[in-house]
Amino acid sequence: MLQIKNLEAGYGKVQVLHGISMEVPKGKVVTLIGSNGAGKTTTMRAISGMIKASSGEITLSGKRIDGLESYTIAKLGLAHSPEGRRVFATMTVTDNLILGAFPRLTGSRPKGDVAGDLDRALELFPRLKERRTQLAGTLSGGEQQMLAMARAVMLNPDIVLLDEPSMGLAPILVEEVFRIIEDLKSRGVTMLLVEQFAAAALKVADYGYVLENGRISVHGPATQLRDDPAVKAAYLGGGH
Ligand SMILES: Nc1ncnc2c1ncn2[C@@H]1O[C@H](COP(=O)(O)OP(=O)(O)OP(=O)(O)O)[C@@H](O)[C@H]1O
Repeated sequence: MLQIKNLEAGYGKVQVLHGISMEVPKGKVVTLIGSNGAGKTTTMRAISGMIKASSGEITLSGKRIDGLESYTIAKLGLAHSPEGRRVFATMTVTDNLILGAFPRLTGSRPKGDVAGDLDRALELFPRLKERRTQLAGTLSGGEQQMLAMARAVMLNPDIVLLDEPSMGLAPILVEEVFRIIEDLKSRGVTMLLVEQFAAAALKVADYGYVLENGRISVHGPATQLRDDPAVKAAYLGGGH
């Protein structure tokens, strides 16, 4: 579904990604593992068009998307849930979710059924359903993050990029986020997941890629990476 070939990208003169290649097959969950600054977020940004690749090729369902605007890439069915909590504090949970369906109202996605999208999102995120009339700014930090994730999946995207959905969450919410990822997976949503909890990510994922200093050092089926001594030592130790 998503294919990346020899991707190079960075910021100004600083090159962060030095020719990475990876694949996210339809209906599968792929996780990208790496230490701080390895280039995981940069990879997500390049895929979603937030930054331009300086070289290489990215294709989504056979169509080349590198060089396209984020807006056009989103129209092609790719949703990006970036790092951090991006919610509208003075709007309710429901209204924040409806904003996720905005492309239907502007015509950049097929019209569809916004009420249906909302119901589905609330079913998927029971914690948000209970708080649907609450102002987003009054949610806990973790709940706000969940709301940002829920908004990203509002329009039933073909593929979702999830960048550290559990960042800064209390353990109970981390578990909830992973349950939601499992749930999305069982509904056939293709996902590329970046997570600090590499062991948990490798449990939900089908495949994994390890990124070191902007290069893929190891990749393979998630079960294989979980047993890889080097991966274990570097990323799966110490209570993760
Ligand atoms: N907007 C930016 N301008 C300049 N340099 C940046 C920018 N964003 C990130 N970088 C640099 O690019 C490198 C890779 O950053 P990136 O955020 O992709 O890493 P990461 O693997 O996601 O790390 P983390 O796990 O800490 O989030 C880092 O050295 C970072 O300082």
